[in-house]
Amino acid sequence: MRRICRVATGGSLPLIRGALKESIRKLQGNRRPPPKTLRRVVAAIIVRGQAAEREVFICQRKAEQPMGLKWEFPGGKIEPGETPEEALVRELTEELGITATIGELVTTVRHAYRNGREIEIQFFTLSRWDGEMENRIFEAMQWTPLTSLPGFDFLAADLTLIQELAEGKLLPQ
Ligand SMILES: Nc1nc2c([nH]c(=O)n2[C@H]2C[C@H](O)[C@@H](COP(=O)(O)OP(=O)(O)OP(=O)(O)O)O2)c(=O)[nH]1
Repeated sequence: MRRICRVATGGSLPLIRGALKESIRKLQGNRRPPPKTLRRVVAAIIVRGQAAEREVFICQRKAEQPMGLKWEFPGGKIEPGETPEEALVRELTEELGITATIGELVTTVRHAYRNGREIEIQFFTLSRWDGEMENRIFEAMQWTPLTSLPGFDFLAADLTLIQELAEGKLLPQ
């Protein structure tokens, strides 16, 4: 009896404790989703025309992209060290070949996609832009009346926004 105790305390107990801790760590790791950082995104609501004639510029993602063929507003992720405005100017040059002057912040939207990714999107108007819009990365792009926005299959994070825009909210008249 004495011998068994000595073996258990002196030799195998620390080993057993270590194995137990490792198993618990693994179990906890399986239960908790890995932490994902918030993605910060900027996008442009580019409008032209007045009142009932007013149109907005929208873009369709390529089929092979994540969330392919969904419609969105041009823009993208903010890179480290960039202000939102700087990021939007860069994205609009990369995507459309224009040089934009950023206007007002229209709204900020937070959304958790089903893959666990959470994004925060800041939507800005443009006060002007130089250059002709040129399709550099999209499946399609077009001007559409604000009232027609709900007829397009938009990214889930944009759905409240497009409803409000279609109802004539958010943008100054
Ligand atoms: N540009 C833009 N992105 C949007 C909108 N709504 C929305 O949920 N997003 C999401 C889609 C993307 O996950 C992210 C934009 O980043 P991105 O344009 O660099 O995305 P991406 O598909 O190239 O992503 P990745 O391959 O770099 O991971 O924000 C929107 O209206 N415009």
